[in-house]
Amino acid sequence: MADSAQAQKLVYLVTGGCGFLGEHVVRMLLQREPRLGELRVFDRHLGPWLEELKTGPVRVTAIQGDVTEAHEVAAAVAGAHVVIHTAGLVDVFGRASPETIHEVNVQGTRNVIEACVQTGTQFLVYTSSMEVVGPNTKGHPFYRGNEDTLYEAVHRHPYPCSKALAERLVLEANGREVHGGLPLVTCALRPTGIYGEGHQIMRDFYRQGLRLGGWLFRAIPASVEHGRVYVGNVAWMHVLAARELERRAALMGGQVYFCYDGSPYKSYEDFNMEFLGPCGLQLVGARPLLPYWVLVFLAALNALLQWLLRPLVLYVPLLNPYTLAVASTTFTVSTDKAQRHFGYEPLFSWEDSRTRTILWVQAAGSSAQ
Ligand SMILES: NC(=O)C1=CN([C@@H]2O[C@H](COP(=O)(O)OP(=O)(O)OC[C@H]3O[C@@H](n4cnc5c(N)ncnc54)[C@H](O)[C@@H]3O)[C@@H](O)[C@H]2O)C=CC1
Ligand SMILES: CC(C)CCC[C@@H](C)[C@H]1CC[C@H]2[C@@H]3[C@H](O)CC4=CC(=O)CC[C@]4(C)[C@H]3CC[C@]12C
Repeated sequence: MADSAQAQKLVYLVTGGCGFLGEHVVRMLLQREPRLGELRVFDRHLGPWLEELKTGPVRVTAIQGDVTEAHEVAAAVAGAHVVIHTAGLVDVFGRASPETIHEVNVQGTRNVIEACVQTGTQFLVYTSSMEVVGPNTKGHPFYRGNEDTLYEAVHRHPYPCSKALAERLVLEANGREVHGGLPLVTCALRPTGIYGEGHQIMRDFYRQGLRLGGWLFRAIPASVEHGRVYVGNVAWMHVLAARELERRAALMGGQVYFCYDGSPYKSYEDFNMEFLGPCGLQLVGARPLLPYWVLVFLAALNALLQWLLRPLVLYVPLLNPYTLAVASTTFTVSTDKAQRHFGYEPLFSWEDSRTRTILWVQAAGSSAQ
Protein backbone atom coordinates (compact mmCIF):
# COMPACT_ATOMS: atom_id res chain seq x y z
CA MET A 1 0.00 0.00 0.00
CA ALA A 2 1.76 3.13 -1.15
CA ASP A 3 1.00 6.66 0.05
CA SER A 4 -1.33 7.22 -2.88
CA ALA A 5 -3.35 4.15 -1.93
CA GLN A 6 -3.55 5.33 1.66
CA ALA A 7 -4.93 8.64 0.48
CA GLN A 8 -7.54 6.90 -1.66
CA LYS A 9 -10.98 7.01 -0.10
CA LEU A 10 -13.01 3.84 -0.43
CA VAL A 11 -16.70 3.12 -0.80
CA TYR A 12 -17.98 0.37 1.50
CA LEU A 13 -21.36 -1.32 1.31
CA VAL A 14 -22.79 -3.16 4.33
CA THR A 15 -25.84 -5.27 3.57
CA GLY A 16 -28.01 -5.93 6.61
CA GLY A 17 -26.38 -2.84 8.11
CA CYS A 18 -29.32 -2.17 10.41
CA GLY A 19 -29.34 -5.58 12.07
CA PHE A 20 -27.78 -6.58 15.40
CA LEU A 21 -24.34 -7.29 13.93
CA GLY A 22 -24.74 -4.92 10.96
CA GLU A 23 -25.15 -1.84 13.16
CA HIS A 24 -21.93 -2.70 15.00
CA VAL A 25 -20.10 -3.19 11.69
CA VAL A 26 -21.37 0.17 10.45
CA ARG A 27 -20.31 1.99 13.62
CA MET A 28 -16.96 0.18 13.69
CA LEU A 29 -16.20 1.17 10.10
CA LEU A 30 -16.94 4.79 10.90
CA GLN A 31 -14.70 4.68 13.97
CA ARG A 32 -11.83 2.52 12.73
CA GLU A 33 -11.53 2.56 8.95
CA PRO A 34 -9.38 5.54 7.99
CA ARG A 35 -9.79 4.92 4.26
CA LEU A 36 -13.59 5.11 4.40
CA GLY A 37 -14.92 7.71 1.99
CA GLU A 38 -18.55 6.62 1.70
CA LEU A 39 -20.53 4.08 3.66
CA ARG A 40 -23.62 2.60 2.06
CA VAL A 41 -25.98 0.90 4.47
CA PHE A 42 -28.37 -1.46 2.70
CA ASP A 43 -31.22 -3.06 4.59
CA ARG A 44 -34.85 -4.03 4.18
CA HIS A 45 -35.66 -2.03 7.31
CA LEU A 46 -33.63 1.10 7.90
CA GLY A 47 -33.00 2.13 11.52
CA PRO A 48 -33.72 5.71 12.67
CA TRP A 49 -30.24 5.81 14.31
CA LEU A 50 -28.72 6.10 10.82
CA GLU A 51 -29.81 9.74 10.70
CA GLU A 52 -27.35 10.78 13.42
CA LEU A 53 -24.48 9.19 11.44
CA LYS A 54 -25.21 11.34 8.41
CA THR A 55 -23.90 14.45 10.14
CA GLY A 56 -20.35 13.02 10.50
CA PRO A 57 -17.37 13.53 8.18
CA VAL A 58 -17.96 10.32 6.18
CA ARG A 59 -20.81 10.24 3.70
CA VAL A 60 -23.37 7.70 4.94
CA THR A 61 -25.94 6.58 2.37
CA ALA A 62 -28.96 4.67 3.61
CA ILE A 63 -30.44 2.36 1.01
CA GLN A 64 -33.71 0.62 1.68
CA GLY A 65 -33.63 -2.55 -0.39
CA ASP A 66 -34.06 -6.29 -0.52
CA VAL A 67 -31.17 -8.65 -1.25
CA THR A 68 -33.57 -10.95 -3.09
CA GLU A 69 -34.09 -8.21 -5.69
CA ALA A 70 -31.08 -8.47 -7.99
CA HIS A 71 -31.52 -5.01 -9.51
CA GLU A 72 -31.67 -3.32 -6.10
CA VAL A 73 -28.49 -5.11 -5.03
CA ALA A 74 -26.70 -4.23 -8.27
CA ALA A 75 -27.60 -0.57 -7.89
CA ALA A 76 -26.28 -0.51 -4.33
CA VAL A 77 -23.06 -2.38 -5.20
CA ALA A 78 -22.20 -0.28 -8.29
CA GLY A 79 -19.09 1.77 -7.53
CA ALA A 80 -18.40 0.14 -4.16
CA HIS A 81 -14.85 -1.10 -3.48
CA VAL A 82 -15.77 -3.49 -0.70
CA VAL A 83 -18.96 -5.32 0.21
CA ILE A 84 -19.62 -6.71 3.67
CA HIS A 85 -22.60 -9.00 3.22
CA THR A 86 -24.16 -9.55 6.59
CA ALA A 87 -27.86 -9.44 5.64
CA GLY A 88 -29.59 -12.68 6.39
CA LEU A 89 -32.74 -14.23 7.70
CA VAL A 90 -31.77 -15.58 11.12
CA ASP A 91 -34.64 -17.89 11.87
CA VAL A 92 -34.36 -21.12 13.82
CA PHE A 93 -37.79 -20.71 15.40
CA GLY A 94 -40.07 -21.38 12.42
CA ARG A 95 -41.20 -17.82 11.82
CA ALA A 96 -40.38 -17.86 8.11
CA SER A 97 -40.89 -20.65 5.59
CA PRO A 98 -37.88 -22.71 4.44
CA GLU A 99 -38.38 -21.21 0.97
CA THR A 100 -38.11 -17.66 2.31
CA ILE A 101 -34.99 -18.50 4.33
CA HIS A 102 -33.42 -20.00 1.21
CA GLU A 103 -34.46 -17.05 -0.92
CA VAL A 104 -32.92 -14.46 1.39
CA ASN A 105 -29.81 -16.32 2.49
CA VAL A 106 -28.89 -18.19 -0.69
CA GLN A 107 -30.43 -16.24 -3.58
CA GLY A 108 -29.66 -12.98 -1.76
CA THR A 109 -26.01 -13.99 -1.53
CA ARG A 110 -25.99 -15.06 -5.17
CA ASN A 111 -27.34 -11.62 -6.09
CA VAL A 112 -24.55 -9.94 -4.10
CA ILE A 113 -21.88 -12.02 -5.84
CA GLU A 114 -23.34 -11.40 -9.30
CA ALA A 115 -23.59 -7.68 -8.54
CA CYS A 116 -19.89 -7.62 -7.62
CA VAL A 117 -19.00 -9.42 -10.84
CA GLN A 118 -21.17 -7.19 -13.04
CA THR A 119 -20.18 -3.88 -11.50
CA GLY A 120 -16.48 -4.58 -10.89
CA THR A 121 -16.43 -4.72 -7.08
CA GLN A 122 -13.42 -6.77 -6.09
CA PHE A 123 -13.69 -7.47 -2.36
CA LEU A 124 -16.44 -9.37 -0.60
CA VAL A 125 -16.61 -10.40 3.07
CA TYR A 126 -19.48 -12.73 3.91
CA THR A 127 -20.96 -13.23 7.38
CA SER A 128 -21.34 -16.97 7.57
CA SER A 129 -22.02 -18.88 10.80
CA MET A 130 -20.70 -21.67 13.01
CA GLU A 131 -23.94 -23.36 11.97
CA VAL A 132 -22.34 -24.13 8.60
CA VAL A 133 -20.28 -26.68 10.49
CA GLY A 134 -22.58 -27.74 13.28
CA PRO A 135 -23.80 -28.91 15.67
CA ASN A 136 -24.85 -31.70 13.35
CA THR A 137 -28.07 -33.66 13.54
CA LYS A 138 -26.24 -36.51 15.31
CA GLY A 139 -25.34 -34.32 18.27
CA HIS A 140 -21.58 -34.86 17.91
CA PRO A 141 -19.62 -32.43 20.09
CA PHE A 142 -17.29 -29.95 18.40
CA TYR A 143 -14.86 -29.30 21.22
CA ARG A 144 -12.32 -26.46 20.86
CA GLY A 145 -12.31 -27.06 17.12
CA ASN A 146 -10.73 -24.93 14.44
CA GLU A 147 -11.23 -24.33 10.71
CA ASP A 148 -9.43 -27.58 9.86
CA THR A 149 -11.12 -29.82 12.41
CA LEU A 150 -12.80 -32.77 10.76
CA TYR A 151 -16.46 -32.83 11.66
CA GLU A 152 -19.39 -34.49 9.97
CA ALA A 153 -21.54 -31.51 8.97
CA VAL A 154 -25.05 -32.87 8.48
CA HIS A 155 -27.83 -30.31 8.25
CA ARG A 156 -31.55 -30.58 7.91
CA HIS A 157 -32.80 -27.32 9.30
CA PRO A 158 -33.38 -24.60 6.66
CA TYR A 159 -31.20 -21.99 8.42
CA PRO A 160 -27.89 -23.93 8.59
CA CYS A 161 -28.61 -25.45 5.17
CA SER A 162 -29.00 -21.97 3.70
CA LYS A 163 -25.87 -20.60 5.42
CA ALA A 164 -23.82 -23.57 4.22
CA LEU A 165 -25.00 -23.15 0.63
CA ALA A 166 -24.42 -19.40 0.71
CA GLU A 167 -20.95 -19.79 2.18
CA ARG A 168 -20.05 -22.25 -0.56
CA LEU A 169 -21.24 -19.79 -3.22
CA VAL A 170 -19.06 -17.06 -1.72
CA LEU A 171 -15.95 -19.24 -1.51
CA GLU A 172 -16.42 -20.65 -5.02
CA ALA A 173 -16.76 -17.12 -6.36
CA ASN A 174 -13.24 -16.28 -5.20
CA GLY A 175 -11.08 -15.66 -8.27
CA ARG A 176 -13.96 -14.95 -10.67
CA GLU A 177 -13.24 -12.13 -13.04
CA VAL A 178 -15.18 -8.99 -12.23
CA HIS A 179 -16.09 -6.24 -14.68
CA GLY A 180 -12.81 -4.58 -15.64
CA GLY A 181 -10.84 -7.83 -15.59
CA LEU A 182 -9.64 -8.07 -11.98
CA PRO A 183 -10.30 -11.13 -9.79
CA LEU A 184 -12.98 -11.19 -7.09
CA VAL A 185 -11.50 -11.82 -3.63
CA THR A 186 -13.85 -13.33 -1.06
CA CYS A 187 -13.73 -14.74 2.43
CA ALA A 188 -16.29 -15.94 4.97
CA LEU A 189 -16.39 -15.23 8.70
CA ARG A 190 -18.15 -17.73 10.93
CA PRO A 191 -19.32 -16.27 14.22
CA THR A 192 -20.38 -18.59 17.00
CA GLY A 193 -23.34 -17.35 19.07
CA ILE A 194 -22.99 -13.56 19.08
CA TYR A 195 -23.83 -11.57 22.21
CA GLY A 196 -23.65 -7.92 23.18
CA GLU A 197 -25.61 -4.69 22.84
CA GLY A 198 -28.66 -5.35 20.69
CA HIS A 199 -28.92 -9.10 21.36
CA GLN A 200 -32.67 -9.61 21.39
CA ILE A 201 -32.69 -13.18 22.78
CA MET A 202 -30.64 -12.02 25.78
CA ARG A 203 -33.11 -9.20 26.38
CA ASP A 204 -36.02 -11.67 26.10
CA PHE A 205 -34.39 -13.99 28.68
CA TYR A 206 -33.99 -11.00 30.98
CA ARG A 207 -37.61 -9.94 30.64
CA GLN A 208 -38.77 -13.53 31.16
CA GLY A 209 -36.66 -13.76 34.32
CA LEU A 210 -38.19 -10.53 35.61
CA ARG A 211 -41.67 -11.89 34.94
CA LEU A 212 -40.79 -15.02 36.92
CA GLY A 213 -39.78 -12.95 39.95
CA GLY A 214 -36.06 -12.92 39.19
CA TRP A 215 -35.63 -16.67 38.61
CA LEU A 216 -34.53 -18.64 35.58
CA PHE A 217 -34.57 -22.42 35.61
CA ARG A 218 -31.69 -24.50 34.34
CA ALA A 219 -32.68 -26.62 31.36
CA ILE A 220 -29.31 -27.72 29.93
CA PRO A 221 -26.45 -29.42 31.83
CA ALA A 222 -23.67 -27.01 32.80
CA SER A 223 -21.16 -29.39 31.16
CA VAL A 224 -22.39 -28.54 27.64
CA GLU A 225 -20.09 -25.80 26.34
CA HIS A 226 -21.29 -23.25 23.88
CA GLY A 227 -19.10 -20.93 21.80
CA ARG A 228 -19.94 -17.25 22.18
CA VAL A 229 -18.30 -14.14 20.81
CA TYR A 230 -18.81 -10.45 21.54
CA VAL A 231 -20.51 -8.45 18.78
CA GLY A 232 -17.90 -5.68 18.88
CA ASN A 233 -15.15 -8.19 18.21
CA VAL A 234 -17.14 -9.81 15.40
CA ALA A 235 -17.62 -6.37 13.87
CA TRP A 236 -13.91 -5.57 14.27
CA MET A 237 -13.01 -8.84 12.57
CA HIS A 238 -15.21 -7.89 9.61
CA VAL A 239 -13.57 -4.47 9.34
CA LEU A 240 -10.06 -5.92 9.50
CA ALA A 241 -10.82 -8.73 7.05
CA ALA A 242 -12.33 -6.25 4.60
CA ARG A 243 -9.28 -3.98 4.94
CA GLU A 244 -6.71 -6.74 4.53
CA LEU A 245 -8.39 -8.65 1.67
CA GLU A 246 -6.70 -6.39 -0.85
CA ARG A 247 -3.19 -6.65 0.54
CA ARG A 248 -3.38 -10.34 1.39
CA ALA A 249 -5.61 -11.55 -1.42
CA ALA A 250 -3.53 -14.63 -2.16
CA LEU A 251 -3.62 -15.79 1.46
CA MET A 252 -7.14 -14.80 2.44
CA GLY A 253 -9.07 -15.33 -0.79
CA GLY A 254 -11.49 -18.25 -0.54
CA GLN A 255 -10.78 -18.78 3.17
CA VAL A 256 -13.09 -19.25 6.15
CA TYR A 257 -12.42 -17.87 9.63
CA PHE A 258 -14.21 -18.63 12.85
CA CYS A 259 -14.91 -15.51 14.90
CA TYR A 260 -13.40 -15.77 18.37
CA ASP A 261 -12.30 -13.70 21.33
CA GLY A 262 -11.59 -14.10 25.04
CA SER A 263 -15.16 -14.97 26.03
CA PRO A 264 -15.16 -17.97 28.39
CA TYR A 265 -16.34 -21.43 27.41
CA LYS A 266 -19.58 -22.09 29.27
CA SER A 267 -23.00 -23.56 28.78
CA TYR A 268 -25.50 -21.30 27.03
CA GLU A 269 -27.37 -20.59 30.25
CA ASP A 270 -24.31 -20.12 32.49
CA PHE A 271 -22.87 -17.74 29.92
CA ASN A 272 -26.07 -15.70 29.85
CA MET A 273 -25.92 -15.52 33.65
CA GLU A 274 -22.64 -13.58 33.33
CA PHE A 275 -24.90 -10.69 32.30
CA LEU A 276 -28.26 -11.57 33.78
CA GLY A 277 -26.77 -12.30 37.23
CA PRO A 278 -25.49 -8.73 37.72
CA CYS A 279 -28.92 -7.56 36.53
CA GLY A 280 -30.50 -9.34 39.48
CA LEU A 281 -31.55 -12.72 38.05
CA GLN A 282 -30.70 -16.12 39.49
CA LEU A 283 -30.37 -19.45 37.72
CA VAL A 284 -32.03 -22.16 39.77
CA GLY A 285 -30.52 -25.64 39.86
CA ALA A 286 -27.00 -27.00 39.62
CA ARG A 287 -28.54 -29.60 37.30
CA PRO A 288 -31.44 -29.32 34.85
CA LEU A 289 -34.74 -29.28 36.68
CA LEU A 290 -36.47 -31.39 34.05
CA PRO A 291 -35.14 -34.69 32.67
CA TYR A 292 -33.89 -34.37 29.10
CA TRP A 293 -36.65 -36.57 27.70
CA VAL A 294 -39.25 -34.11 29.03
CA LEU A 295 -37.53 -31.29 27.13
CA VAL A 296 -37.47 -33.46 24.01
CA PHE A 297 -41.19 -34.09 24.47
CA LEU A 298 -41.96 -30.39 25.04
CA ALA A 299 -39.87 -29.39 22.03
CA ALA A 300 -41.73 -31.89 19.84
CA LEU A 301 -45.05 -30.69 21.25
CA ASN A 302 -44.13 -27.11 20.42
CA ALA A 303 -43.27 -28.12 16.87
CA LEU A 304 -46.60 -29.90 16.52
CA LEU A 305 -48.51 -26.95 17.95
CA GLN A 306 -46.69 -24.59 15.62
CA TRP A 307 -47.72 -26.71 12.67
CA LEU A 308 -51.34 -27.14 13.81
CA LEU A 309 -51.83 -23.46 14.66
CA ARG A 310 -50.09 -22.08 11.58
CA PRO A 311 -53.33 -21.44 9.64
CA LEU A 312 -54.65 -19.41 12.59
CA VAL A 313 -51.72 -17.87 14.41
CA LEU A 314 -47.92 -17.87 14.34
CA TYR A 315 -46.77 -19.77 17.42
CA VAL A 316 -42.99 -19.28 17.84
CA PRO A 317 -41.68 -20.71 21.11
CA LEU A 318 -37.97 -20.58 21.91
CA LEU A 319 -37.86 -24.31 22.52
CA ASN A 320 -38.16 -26.58 19.48
CA PRO A 321 -36.29 -29.73 18.47
CA TYR A 322 -33.65 -27.73 16.64
CA THR A 323 -32.91 -25.11 19.32
CA LEU A 324 -32.85 -27.87 21.93
CA ALA A 325 -30.34 -29.83 19.86
CA VAL A 326 -28.10 -26.77 19.38
CA ALA A 327 -28.31 -25.73 23.03
CA SER A 328 -27.53 -29.24 24.27
CA THR A 329 -24.55 -30.00 22.02
CA THR A 330 -21.07 -28.78 22.85
CA PHE A 331 -19.73 -26.46 20.15
CA THR A 332 -16.65 -24.38 20.95
CA VAL A 333 -13.83 -23.05 18.82
CA SER A 334 -10.18 -22.55 19.58
CA THR A 335 -8.21 -21.05 16.74
CA ASP A 336 -5.81 -18.27 15.79
CA LYS A 337 -6.31 -18.38 12.04
CA ALA A 338 -7.65 -14.82 11.82
CA GLN A 339 -4.65 -13.60 13.79
CA ARG A 340 -2.21 -15.43 11.53
CA HIS A 341 -3.89 -14.43 8.27
CA PHE A 342 -4.86 -10.83 8.85
CA GLY A 343 -3.57 -9.77 12.24
CA TYR A 344 -6.85 -9.96 14.14
CA GLU A 345 -6.70 -9.44 17.89
CA PRO A 346 -9.92 -8.91 19.82
CA LEU A 347 -10.56 -5.21 20.32
CA PHE A 348 -12.62 -5.77 23.47
CA SER A 349 -11.44 -7.83 26.42
CA TRP A 350 -13.85 -10.23 28.07
CA GLU A 351 -14.28 -7.81 31.01
CA ASP A 352 -15.10 -4.97 28.61
CA SER A 353 -17.50 -7.09 26.57
CA ARG A 354 -19.21 -8.23 29.75
CA THR A 355 -19.60 -4.73 31.18
CA ARG A 356 -20.94 -3.31 27.94
CA THR A 357 -23.46 -6.13 27.62
CA ILE A 358 -24.62 -5.82 31.24
CA LEU A 359 -25.21 -2.09 30.81
CA TRP A 360 -27.21 -2.75 27.67
CA VAL A 361 -29.31 -5.53 29.24
CA GLN A 362 -30.12 -3.27 32.19
CA ALA A 363 -31.23 -0.46 29.90
CA ALA A 364 -33.02 -2.62 27.33
CA GLY A 365 -34.80 -4.78 29.89
CA SER A 366 -36.55 -1.86 31.45
CA SER A 367 -37.38 0.01 28.22
CA ALA A 368 -39.31 -0.89 25.10
CA GLN A 369 -36.15 -1.06 22.89
N1 LIG B 1 -26.89 -13.70 15.80
C1 LIG B 1 -26.00 -14.66 15.82
O1 LIG B 1 -25.69 -15.25 16.87
C2 LIG B 1 -25.30 -15.05 14.55
C3 LIG B 1 -25.57 -14.44 13.33
N2 LIG B 1 -24.88 -14.83 12.21
C4 LIG B 1 -25.10 -14.20 10.92
O2 LIG B 1 -24.86 -12.82 11.06
C5 LIG B 1 -25.67 -12.07 10.17
C6 LIG B 1 -26.38 -10.99 10.94
O3 LIG B 1 -27.18 -11.60 11.94
P1 LIG B 1 -27.90 -10.77 13.07
O4 LIG B 1 -27.36 -9.41 13.10
O5 LIG B 1 -27.90 -11.60 14.28
O6 LIG B 1 -29.38 -10.76 12.51
P2 LIG B 1 -30.41 -9.57 12.38
O7 LIG B 1 -31.71 -10.17 12.02
O8 LIG B 1 -30.35 -8.69 13.56
O9 LIG B 1 -29.83 -8.76 11.15
C7 LIG B 1 -30.03 -9.14 9.84
C8 LIG B 1 -30.32 -7.89 9.03
O10 LIG B 1 -30.54 -8.30 7.68
C9 LIG B 1 -31.66 -7.61 7.20
N3 LIG B 1 -32.33 -8.39 6.17
C10 LIG B 1 -33.01 -9.53 6.33
N4 LIG B 1 -33.53 -9.91 5.17
C11 LIG B 1 -33.16 -8.99 4.25
C12 LIG B 1 -33.38 -8.83 2.89
N5 LIG B 1 -34.14 -9.70 2.19
N6 LIG B 1 -32.84 -7.78 2.25
C13 LIG B 1 -32.10 -6.87 2.93
N7 LIG B 1 -31.87 -6.97 4.23
C14 LIG B 1 -32.38 -8.00 4.89
C15 LIG B 1 -32.57 -7.43 8.40
O11 LIG B 1 -33.51 -6.37 8.18
C16 LIG B 1 -31.59 -7.18 9.52
O12 LIG B 1 -31.37 -5.80 9.67
C17 LIG B 1 -26.60 -13.07 9.50
O13 LIG B 1 -26.12 -13.34 8.21
C18 LIG B 1 -26.51 -14.30 10.38
O14 LIG B 1 -26.72 -15.46 9.64
C19 LIG B 1 -23.92 -15.78 12.27
C20 LIG B 1 -23.62 -16.40 13.44
C21 LIG B 1 -24.28 -16.09 14.68
C1 LIG C 1 -33.71 -23.62 27.41
C2 LIG C 1 -33.64 -23.63 25.93
C3 LIG C 1 -33.38 -25.01 25.44
C4 LIG C 1 -32.57 -22.66 25.52
C5 LIG C 1 -32.76 -22.25 24.08
C6 LIG C 1 -31.62 -21.41 23.64
C7 LIG C 1 -31.62 -21.26 22.12
C8 LIG C 1 -32.75 -20.35 21.72
C9 LIG C 1 -30.28 -20.77 21.66
C10 LIG C 1 -29.17 -21.75 22.09
C11 LIG C 1 -28.09 -21.67 21.03
C12 LIG C 1 -28.51 -20.56 20.12
C13 LIG C 1 -27.98 -20.54 18.68
C14 LIG C 1 -26.47 -20.56 18.65
O1 LIG C 1 -25.95 -19.48 19.38
C15 LIG C 1 -25.93 -20.54 17.25
C16 LIG C 1 -26.58 -19.61 16.31
C17 LIG C 1 -25.90 -19.19 15.22
C18 LIG C 1 -26.50 -18.44 14.21
O2 LIG C 1 -25.94 -18.26 13.14
C19 LIG C 1 -27.87 -17.90 14.39
C20 LIG C 1 -28.37 -17.99 15.80
C21 LIG C 1 -28.04 -19.33 16.46
C22 LIG C 1 -28.75 -20.44 15.66
C23 LIG C 1 -28.49 -19.30 17.94
C24 LIG C 1 -30.04 -19.23 18.03
C25 LIG C 1 -30.56 -19.38 19.46
C26 LIG C 1 -30.04 -20.64 20.14
C27 LIG C 1 -30.58 -21.86 19.42
